[in-house]
Amino acid sequence: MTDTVKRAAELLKGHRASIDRLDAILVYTLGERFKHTQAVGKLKAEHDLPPSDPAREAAQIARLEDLAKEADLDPEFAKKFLNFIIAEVIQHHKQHQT
Ligand SMILES: C=C(O[C@@H]1C=C(C(=O)O)C=C[C@H]1O)C(=O)O
Repeated sequence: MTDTVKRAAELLKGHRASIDRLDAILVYTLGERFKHTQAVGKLKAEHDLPPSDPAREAAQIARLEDLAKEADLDPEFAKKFLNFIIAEVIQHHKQHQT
């Protein structure tokens, strides 16, 4: 193995270690988010509120797009990602209501 290849292998290992730590943060963050959304789902079911709140979602999407731009993240990707999570949350909320 040449020095250049060894150096590249070291850099790759370092990046992958960071990626693994960041993936753990994402999983724990999502776990915490779903705990709160489950509590919201129970509250909504108890008080006959609809599972989805389009006005709240629109405000969250607008905020996330601004945050994504600040963070050098593709705002379209951020929007798709949040919509994906919200769709799952709404399914959970519907289950609370049945
Ligand atoms: C969690 C809520 O319920 C739904 C899910 C949302 C979310 O996951 O952020 C946002 C709005 C609602 O459509 C809420 O109303 O706050």
